[in-house]
Amino acid sequence: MSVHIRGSFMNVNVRNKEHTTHGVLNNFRFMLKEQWNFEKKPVFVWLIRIFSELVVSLTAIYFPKAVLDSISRSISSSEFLFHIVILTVVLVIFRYLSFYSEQSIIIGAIRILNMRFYLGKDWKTLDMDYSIATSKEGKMKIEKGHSAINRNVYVNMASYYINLTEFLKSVLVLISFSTVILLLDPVVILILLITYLIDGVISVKVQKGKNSVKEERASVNRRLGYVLDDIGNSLMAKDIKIYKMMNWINENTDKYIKESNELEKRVLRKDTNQHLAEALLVFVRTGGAYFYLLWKMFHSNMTIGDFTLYFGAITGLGQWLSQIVTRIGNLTIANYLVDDYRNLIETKDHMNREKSSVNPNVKAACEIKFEDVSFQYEGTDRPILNHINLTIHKGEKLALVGNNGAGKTTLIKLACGLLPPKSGKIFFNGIDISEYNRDEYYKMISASFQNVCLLPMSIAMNVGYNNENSINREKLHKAVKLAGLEEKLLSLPYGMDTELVPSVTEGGINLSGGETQKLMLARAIFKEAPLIVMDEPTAALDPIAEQEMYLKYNELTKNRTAIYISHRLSSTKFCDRIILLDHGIIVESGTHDELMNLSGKYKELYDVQSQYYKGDAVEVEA
Ligand SMILES: Nc1ncnc2c1ncn2[C@@H]1O[C@H](COP(=O)(O)OP(=O)(O)OP(=O)(O)O)[C@@H](O)[C@H]1O
Repeated sequence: MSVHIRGSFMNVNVRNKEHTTHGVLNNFRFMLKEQWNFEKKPVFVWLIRIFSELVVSLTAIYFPKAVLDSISRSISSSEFLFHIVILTVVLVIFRYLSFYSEQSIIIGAIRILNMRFYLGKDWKTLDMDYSIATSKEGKMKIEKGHSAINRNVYVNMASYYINLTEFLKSVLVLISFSTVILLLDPVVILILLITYLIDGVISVKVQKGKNSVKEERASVNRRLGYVLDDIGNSLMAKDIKIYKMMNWINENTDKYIKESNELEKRVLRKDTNQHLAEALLVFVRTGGAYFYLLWKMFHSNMTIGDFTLYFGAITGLGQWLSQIVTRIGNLTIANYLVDDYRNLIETKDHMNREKSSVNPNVKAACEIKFEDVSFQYEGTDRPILNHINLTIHKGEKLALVGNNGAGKTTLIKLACGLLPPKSGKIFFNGIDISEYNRDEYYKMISASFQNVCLLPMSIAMNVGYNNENSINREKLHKAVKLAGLEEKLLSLPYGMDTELVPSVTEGGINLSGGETQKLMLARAIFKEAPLIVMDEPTAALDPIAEQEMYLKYNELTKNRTAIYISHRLSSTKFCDRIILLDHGIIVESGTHDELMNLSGKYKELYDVQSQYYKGDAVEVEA
């Protein structure tokens, strides 16, 4: 497996805004539907929470008034005690219900987060078109979608549910407290409402400002994450030690941490200004309301019980309004996170995902035709493939050769339907591949790429990619044997059922580089698809294993069309035709003998390689 240190981070364009807002109501509908489809019970728990908090809050401000009124009316001690007990029981029951429902909502949110949003994000990242997932826009969406769910439950996308319930609860309590105060005087309500409205506007503005920093944050986090997480993995540890890459890592870590700190400081400045404005408003608001209440007590016939009730309502109203302001702020953040998540999971694929009238033929060998195909990677200034015209006939074994970076892997990615051509068309059995349903098209492809993907399951499952019981064992043995892995399996106590990836599986084993490559080959053989594509399948094999593979090549590609990439030109002899790519152009095409007789670039490359085998290698200066 080749792992590259990506040195081009500095060029990341952070101004690339791919953010779509769905609107508050639209997101509300989305989140409600997600919750409802997943589990209905929490929605009723929200209602319990809202109602019980309303009862608790009203009882709490009514309690002192009831006590004071009872004293001033000189009621009997048994009646007094009865009132107190009733109120206390109501308080205890509803406080318990409120606490229970709050915990359920938090746990529910965590479950939703883990089981639905998290998996949804992972699934989408793997399912979306390869060309989108590897594009700049796609990577930005994935990073932001990841951040939306990957943080603490109180500040991630699932916090939407907690904040929504708390917001609705606060609004309801606020309405009842307002009614109490309205009975006293509408002026008090007006003072409180105006100041809190200003507060709310400031809070939303601050959250919007913070959200605008997110694009830059995602970009820095992606780079920082790469340095801190990806490089920290054991696969890279060997290269890092041997090539003294620590300096590069340290320098870049410092740089990204500094960038990250600058962004956090900007966010902090916005927060500080918001808190300052809030403090001033609190002073104006509470001072004004209390002054008015005192004035009223001395100039009207307000009882001490009423005074306590209004006093409690005003204090409570302030708290609930402040709760609403906080929840609006939090909901604004959560709403942006819902947008980020939806922008990811609602990404539309470019390839055909609809049911197609074109049926794949997964049995017979296929013909692939490139008609004037050009391709260029996003962000690069030169075409990687340039007006390719090529027909690979049914059952033909084609070798693709050329220098590093010539465009060989890119060409097979296009043939596999992983990348779309920039211009021109590719036909599979005479049908434009864009007309196939994408996943149906993949059924016709077997591939072994340079980067491998092993899953923590048995060798049989890794080869057969299916439920273990339904894998055809006979077919499996044949594939494993053809790939040259039989001997290794015989040496393992559990043979095919040996688990891989020991870091995750109990008693799992590691395969060597060459064995892993054989496993990938076995997987490609097992699939028996009409087109088999192999990107340097012998690069990690020892000479004997390589020789064996060449001898078996015709058998393992029997009844299929095959494309084979190799730098070892001797290996291309057994192919029907060789294509030599140079800077994205087909410069030579023919059998090994034809190309040797042509005395062109192929012969030049072949001669250079064969010198070492013949023993007349160029002399090396001492
Ligand atoms: N995702 C990408 N974005 C931008 N450029 C890319 C990307 N992938 C590959 N390239 C560039 O495209 C060119 C062709 O790459 P490709 O992998 O097709 O070459 P290759 O012929 O298979 O090379 P090799 O023999 O080294 O495997 C290279 O110059 C490479 O830098």
